[in-house]
Amino acid sequence: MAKHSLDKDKIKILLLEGVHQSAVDVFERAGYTNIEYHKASLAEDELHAAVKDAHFIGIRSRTQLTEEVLSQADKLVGIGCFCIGTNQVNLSAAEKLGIPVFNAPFSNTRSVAELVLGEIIMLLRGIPQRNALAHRGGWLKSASGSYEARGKTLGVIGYGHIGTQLGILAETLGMRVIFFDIEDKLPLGNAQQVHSLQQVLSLADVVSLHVPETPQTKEMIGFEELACMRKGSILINASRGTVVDIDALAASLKEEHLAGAAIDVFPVEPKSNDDEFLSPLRGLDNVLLTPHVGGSTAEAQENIGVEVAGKLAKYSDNGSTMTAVNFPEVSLAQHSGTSRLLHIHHNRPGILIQINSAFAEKGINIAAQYLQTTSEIGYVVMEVDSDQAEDALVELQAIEGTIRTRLLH
Ligand SMILES: NC(=O)C1=CN([C@@H]2O[C@H](COP(=O)(O)OP(=O)(O)OC[C@H]3O[C@@H](n4cnc5c(N)ncnc54)[C@H](O)[C@@H]3O)[C@@H](O)[C@H]2O)C=CC1
Ligand SMILES: O=C(O)C(=O)COP(=O)(O)O
Repeated sequence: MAKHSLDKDKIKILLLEGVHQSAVDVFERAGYTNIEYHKASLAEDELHAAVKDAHFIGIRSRTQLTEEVLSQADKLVGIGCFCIGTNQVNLSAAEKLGIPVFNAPFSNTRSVAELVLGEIIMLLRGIPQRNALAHRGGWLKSASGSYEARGKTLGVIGYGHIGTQLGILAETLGMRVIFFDIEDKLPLGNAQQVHSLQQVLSLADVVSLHVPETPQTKEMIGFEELACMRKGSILINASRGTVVDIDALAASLKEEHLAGAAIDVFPVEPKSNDDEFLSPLRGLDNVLLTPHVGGSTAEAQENIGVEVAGKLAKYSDNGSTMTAVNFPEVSLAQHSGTSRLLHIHHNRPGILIQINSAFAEKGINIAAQYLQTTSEIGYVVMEVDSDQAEDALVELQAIEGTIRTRLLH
């Protein structure tokens, strides 16, 4: 009978955007050697071609895995976002295709918090404009517009993994921390939750954004919100470029309502380091412009590589989907002495009964069975005797509502 489970060297892993070597090491240690590695993102047509025969794909924030791209990836089994944000992937399209998406929710958070802390100090001192002027031969030795961070108010919008760490670091400088979040959050240190965005904006000397990209956060800082901010205050955005109306920000800076800004993420970012960066903020000396490097440190990238590659290898070896962002989560130990079957199906009543009756009719003994569902899909993992595994797979493939099946020996 045909063997349905793929040998590891046939499993193609496509890694884009220069994910850290640590990811390659993890895959190789787990026995996966068919790795296609790209230092940068791929152009759209190259991406379409490369995903066609990939079983796993690893990306960072730049590569857009749209429904169209995913629909061409016939063999795709799992996606790894080697970063925090997963907004670049059409998560529900991936879910409906039975493809779990994994990310690294913590590994680069400290790096972002540290960068923002440095920017707060630089901007409060008016350093960006003094630095720019000095490069042009100017000399702006003056205390005017220069402040200590001590005693100033930091307003954090989005008090999650990054926002909380930033709050703690800022308190060590003597800043007062207030935050706005749609959820009730445990305030760390002496931070205080404020239940209105406008109130945070009107109270803070520095506002820093740490929300994910969602329909609700799209341009959550526009003309009106900027007008609410205190004259002479500072805006920092290292979250997503869609969160700030960039033209409104440019206007507010030019009118000298805001004293400065630090922006790491943009509504449109260059596709590669060779493309020109276009922005209405270019040329404004009091704005720190960084090329989406909030999480780009050696430490963060190495840890992310280990974390996400580990999750993908575990899913490939064991079927474990713990911490997947779009998929039923099943935690599974390594199996031995049996074969494991994975069955992903549309979440309809009666699928498990159909599977169990089909197996009973064929005399296939189920040694273990796990089921988890989301509103869209169900994920069943079964263990059967290895000599019955191929027959069991054929039975599973015939179940109505099946999205995909896999057999792990
Ligand atoms: N610049 C860079 O290189 C990096 C950027 N990021 C971005 O930072 C974002 C935040 O990261 P984490 O803190 O780890 O995420 P997180 O998920 O731990 O925290 C996000 C917080 O925002 C809150 N939130 C969601 N919608 C909101 C809304 N409409 N208004 C107010 N609060 C809202 C959530 O309740 C949560 O507390 C990521 O989603 C990612 O887009 C993350 C890492 C690196
Ligand atoms: O972790 C995130 O969400 C980031 O924005 C970092 O993205 P990057 O991996 O640097 O392209």
